[in-house]
Amino acid sequence: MISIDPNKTKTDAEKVDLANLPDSETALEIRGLNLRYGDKQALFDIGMKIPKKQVTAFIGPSGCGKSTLLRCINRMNDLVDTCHIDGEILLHGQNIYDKAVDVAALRRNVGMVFQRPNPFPKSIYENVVYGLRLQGENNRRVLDEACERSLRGAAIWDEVKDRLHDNAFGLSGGQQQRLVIARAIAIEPEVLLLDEPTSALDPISTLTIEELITELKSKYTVVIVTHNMQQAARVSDQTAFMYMGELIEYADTNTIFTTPQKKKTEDYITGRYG
Ligand SMILES: Nc1ncnc2c1ncn2[C@@H]1O[C@H](COP(=O)(O)OP(=O)(O)OP(=O)(O)O)[C@@H](O)[C@H]1O
Repeated sequence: MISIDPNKTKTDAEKVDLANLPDSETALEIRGLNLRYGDKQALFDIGMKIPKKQVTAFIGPSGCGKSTLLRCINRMNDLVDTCHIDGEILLHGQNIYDKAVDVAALRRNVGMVFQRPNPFPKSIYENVVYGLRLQGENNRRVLDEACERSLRGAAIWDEVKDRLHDNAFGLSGGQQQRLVIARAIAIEPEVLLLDEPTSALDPISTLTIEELITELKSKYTVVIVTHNMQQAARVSDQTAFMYMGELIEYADTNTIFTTPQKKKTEDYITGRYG
C-alpha cells in the first residue's frame, strides 16, 4: 500500500466534494470527452471537475490515456492530424474547443512542462523572458523583474542569479526542469500541466521539483501526469485513476490510496497490474 503523510490526511469536512464543486472553485470542467487517434479510441466519455489552486494527479498503467487527457487541456492534440475530439473542456465556463477560442492565448493561460527539460539554446535570462518578448515586452526593468520573480517562483533563483547570461544548457537536468517551469510561470498562466516532469531526473532533483509543485499551488492550478504512485501520493490533493481510456475513479488522494471504491483502482495501487 502507498504511504500517505499523516499531515496530509484530510477530515471529511476538509475534502473537496469533487462531484458538486461550485463554479467559483472550479478551474476546469471536462464533459463527455471522447478522443480517437484515427480508428482507435483513446479516451471514453471523460467527465471531471478540477479544483482551482490544487494539485490534481492523473495515474494509471502505461497507455491508459493520461498524457492524452492532459494534452487535451491546452489543445496540444490539435497538432496530431489523426486526432478527433468530441466533448467539452470548460475554462471559466467557456469551452476551449469552441471555434472562437484563440489557441495561442489558451496556451499562454495553460502552460505545459514535459518529461524531458527542453530549454531553448539561449541564456538562462532569455529562456525565462521568452514568452514576454513574444508578447512584445522589451522594457528591461519589466523583463528583469519578471525574470527574478519567475526564477524565485521556480525555486532556482539562488542557484543561477550570478550566471543569468550563461547558456541554459550548462545547467543540470533538475535545474533545467526548474528553469522550464520558470519560463512557464513568467507569463503568469492560471493552469500548469506537468507531464511526468521528474521521470528523467535523479531522486534529489525529483524531491526538489516535488517540493516546488507543492509551493506552486498557492498561485496556480496544477495538473500532473505521473506513473509514480508515491509521487502522486506525495504531491497531489486529488487523484484520477485511468484504465484503458476510461476514468475509473476520481477522489481525494487519501481515499484513492487508502480506501479506493473500485476494484480496478485497488488492484492498481496494490501493484496487481501495472
Ligand atoms: N499521436 C498518437 N497517435 C496515435 N496513437 C496515439 C498517439 N498518442 C498516443 N496514442 C495512443 O493512445 C493511447 C493513450 O496514450 P497516452 O500516451 O495518452 O497514454 P499514457 O497513459 O500517458 O501512457 P504512458 O504512461 O506510457 O506515457 C495509447 O494506446 C497510445 O498508443
